[in-house]
Amino acid sequence: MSIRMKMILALLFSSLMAINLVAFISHNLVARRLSDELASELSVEVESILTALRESLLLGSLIAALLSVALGLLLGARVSAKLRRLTQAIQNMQKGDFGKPLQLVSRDEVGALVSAFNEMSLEIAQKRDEIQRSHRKLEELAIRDGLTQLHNRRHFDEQLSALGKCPEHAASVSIMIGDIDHFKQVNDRFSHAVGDAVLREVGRILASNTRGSDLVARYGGEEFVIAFRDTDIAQARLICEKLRQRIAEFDWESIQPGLRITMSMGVARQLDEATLEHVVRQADVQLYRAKSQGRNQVCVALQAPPATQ
Ligand SMILES: Nc1nc2c(ncn2[C@@H]2O[C@H](COP(=O)(O)OP(=O)(O)OP(=O)(O)O)[C@@H](O)[C@H]2O)c(=O)[nH]1
Repeated sequence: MSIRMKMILALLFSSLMAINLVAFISHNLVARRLSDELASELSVEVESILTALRESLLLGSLIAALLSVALGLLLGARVSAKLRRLTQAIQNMQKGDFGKPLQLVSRDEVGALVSAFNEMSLEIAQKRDEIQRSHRKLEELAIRDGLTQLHNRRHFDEQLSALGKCPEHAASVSIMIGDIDHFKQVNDRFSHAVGDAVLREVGRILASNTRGSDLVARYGGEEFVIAFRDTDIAQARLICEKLRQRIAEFDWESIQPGLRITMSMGVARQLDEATLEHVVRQADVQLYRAKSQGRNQVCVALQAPPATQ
């Protein structure tokens, strides 16, 4: 039943009570006047009928009053209980608790309000999920290099500075910077598209031959960088030798007949109180040493045992 119908019902009872009350008062006045003026002529029988009429009107008024109050209280309590639950659900939604339908069956306007609220809450939850998904996607795009899908330099630098804030972790990090040899010639001799395919493949080789805990990133054009966690310089040299070989031995002809790719690498690790940014610069110095010594080789900044091949 709609709230309007319930209100009409309550008003009907109230009017019934009012009519009864008016009838009771009128009857009382008339009866008093009659008994005053015709006291001697009124028979006992008529007087008792008048008294019974007066009592029944009084009783009717009382019953109608009680019913009106009871009905008003009942309807009010039921509607306000439903509205309280709806208000609570709206407050929960304000705190971010979306998408949970309010289980409240009501055939009146409150029911219509609840189903509109449930639809709205579900829609907001879906929109929020969509926004969160695109937000995550944007965050991922912001830290990735579009060509190789490796992390980009900005993300690498941020991660490195975070690592540097924890001295015992920073002390066990080794860093490698690698640069593809004569890459300009690849672009010039074959095409930019072949150059891009080479960059993608080199990125894949580096990522698939390192641990998930290592930070692998494209540092610039044809430059790549890796921060090896929990790795001393000797281990880093061994890993880089393996990476260098994997690149040199890859079947580049499958990309372009006549294509050959090698990479020079410089490796360094933290010494004394040096920052990790300083270690990157040290690795870069070693990279240029590798280039100047003939390319396709790994040079390290510290005395370290030669790689066993
Ligand atoms: N295809 C392609 N080429 C790029 C990209 N970024 C940088 N390059 C090219 O990489 C080349 C780098 O050339 P150089 O810095 O001269 O180095 P190099 O030819 O590799 O010579 P060395 O490092 O001395 O062995 C330039 O020709 C850049 O245009 C890229 O995203 N795609």
